[in-house]
Amino acid sequence: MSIDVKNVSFSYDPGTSLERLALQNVNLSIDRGEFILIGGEIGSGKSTLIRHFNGLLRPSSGSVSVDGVEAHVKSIRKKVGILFQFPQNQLFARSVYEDVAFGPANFGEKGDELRKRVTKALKMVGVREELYEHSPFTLSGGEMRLVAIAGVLAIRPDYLVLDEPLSGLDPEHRESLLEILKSLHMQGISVIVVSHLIADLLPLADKIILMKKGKISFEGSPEEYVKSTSTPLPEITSLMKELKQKGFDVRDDIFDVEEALNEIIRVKKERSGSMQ
Ligand SMILES: Nc1ncnc2c1ncn2[C@@H]1O[C@H](COP(=O)(O)OP(=O)(O)OP(=O)(O)O)[C@@H](O)[C@H]1O
Repeated sequence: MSIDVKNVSFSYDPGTSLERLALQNVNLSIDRGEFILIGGEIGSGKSTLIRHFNGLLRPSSGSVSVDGVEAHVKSIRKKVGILFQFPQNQLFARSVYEDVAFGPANFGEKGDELRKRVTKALKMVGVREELYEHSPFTLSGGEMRLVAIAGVLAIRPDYLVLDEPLSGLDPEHRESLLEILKSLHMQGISVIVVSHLIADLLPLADKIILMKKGKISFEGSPEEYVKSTSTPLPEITSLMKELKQKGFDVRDDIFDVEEALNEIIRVKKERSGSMQ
């Protein structure tokens, strides 16, 4: 079970003077259950790539399939849920509840099953019950994003794709969204996140993909990412590398703040032990 991107190229406005090649011979396989982080420069093709995962865009050449079925088949929208970059634009209904119900209702759910899906999705993202009947447009930016995520989750996708879900969130909402993504991943859902905030997401990821000018410029595990000399490093990894250069015997392949702290404490203890 996987999303398979084979030799995909894509151009916007083909055959016109505005033609722009946004993806070039991209090959990629995302297994069911993986947490994938997609990074890269502005305009490198990240959003274009993920729009191929549920057939919103069709490749100019090459193919995309989901669990063996071509991605543009309509039923794939149920398997691959996408949260776009400005999720508040995905909200439209009179109430939070109706907004979240729209997707599953559209796929034929009704009655008790529909109610169950909506309340479960809203609970998963931590939206308080008293907000269910509120207009989504009266919510804060962070709450709007959670409602939009609930709307995608209520469809019960096997693959959840989020485009820059952390940007513009305050630290508290950011932290709680990271926890939500972690728990969805633990429940077996594939989580595919496009983000420039690599450092925040690195500890959750199984695989990192970097895009550059419509091509994949790096693909590997978080460990390979921090060891590579061609990738931008999280601040905490840079700090560990600097400590190592200054002669401290610390590991410099760490990207998790807590782990780095434990490593520094370990080295500090060893040093004070050897000085006694
Ligand atoms: N609707 C569109 N029409 C024409 N060109 C587009 C369209 N959307 C994107 N492009 C162009 O395609 C290329 C890839 O854009 P894309 O949005 O996929 O990149 P991105 O890596 O997601 O960028 P960002 O970080 O800004 O979201 C860019 O050159 C962009 O200008």
